[in-house]
Amino acid sequence: MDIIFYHPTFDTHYWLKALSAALPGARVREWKRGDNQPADYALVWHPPVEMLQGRELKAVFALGAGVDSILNKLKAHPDMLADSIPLFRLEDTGMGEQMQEYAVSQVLHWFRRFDDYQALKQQARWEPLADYQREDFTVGILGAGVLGSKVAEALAPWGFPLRCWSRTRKAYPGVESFAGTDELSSFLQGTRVLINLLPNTGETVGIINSTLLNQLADNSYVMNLARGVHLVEADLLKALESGKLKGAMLDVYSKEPLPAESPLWAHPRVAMTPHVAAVTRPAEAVSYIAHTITQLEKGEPVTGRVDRQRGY
Ligand SMILES: NC(=O)C1=CN([C@@H]2O[C@H](COP(=O)(O)OP(=O)(O)OC[C@H]3O[C@@H](n4cnc5c(N)ncnc54)[C@H](O)[C@@H]3O)[C@@H](O)[C@H]2O)C=CC1
Ligand SMILES: O=C(O)C(=O)CO
Repeated sequence: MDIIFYHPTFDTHYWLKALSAALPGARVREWKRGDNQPADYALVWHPPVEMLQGRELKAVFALGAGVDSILNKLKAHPDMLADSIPLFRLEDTGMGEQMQEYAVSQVLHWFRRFDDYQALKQQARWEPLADYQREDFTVGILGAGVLGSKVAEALAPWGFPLRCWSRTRKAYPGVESFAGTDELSSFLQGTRVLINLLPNTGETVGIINSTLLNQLADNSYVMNLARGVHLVEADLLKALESGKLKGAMLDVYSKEPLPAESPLWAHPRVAMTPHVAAVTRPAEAVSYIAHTITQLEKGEPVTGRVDRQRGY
């Protein structure tokens, strides 16, 4: 079996060695321009079109959870990957735990009013504030898939009212489930902390806009952990100015790296990280991909296949 690998920033040497160890007998090579030799599987992130074009592969694996960049490239170059070639993505592989750490720590940060105390500290003011109550701190998760469900699971023991919104109804313990466009407004009403973990698709681009934000509880908070295109940044700034929103924690942006002139940088109530909420953990990802390839070779059922029509 031949496997080609391409990632613009990962430690390719590590991946080739780890994949070879996990799949004894497989010949794993780094794909370089001009390499037209046959391959069975391709492991990619932001692949050049020529890497995949015209190849008869058994499957392609995205080296992350989101496949928006590959699917967008496919729209521009429909012949990059034949419809018959399955595309897989990473399911969790350690990203769930990272999202849990990120979301829980930030919800607690807001709930314990550390943002307010930080602002008071800067004015050298000693001023105990009224506690927030859990019942006024409903956390709503947009997108209740692999990562959204992990975040809900980690928040559950903290006792905040929890709800999620997804395409189909979920039955997660202790989480109120809302499904489909018809139930989005009910999901938003009363939500105090909104956490976004949707995939980037034609239906979700720009979903966090003024119309959505104005339906949240007053003094609410937004955490965008999914993709920058979900959030209309100008609308977020308006909601912060109007007082509808108290704060935002952003990991992803409409343009990355975020340009120096973005007003988000200097906003006192916007906290930011540079698209690091959950990164691909190489060891977990290698073992997940090796397992999936082994199952595919045996003709056994696998998970993680992307529905190209649906867009995730
Ligand atoms: N900031 C970061 O570091 C990272 C961000 N991500 C982002 O997180 C996203 C989510 O990842 P997973 O949980 O693994 O995806 P997933 O496919 O398991 O879950 C997606 C969820 O969104 C829901 N959904 C999709 N379209 C919808 C629609 N139109 N209306 C209502 N619900 C809809 C689905 O029903 C599902 O519950 C990825 O697509 C990626 O963009 C992933 C990893 C790291
Ligand atoms: O896996 C993904 O989709 C990511 O965004 C990684 O940072």
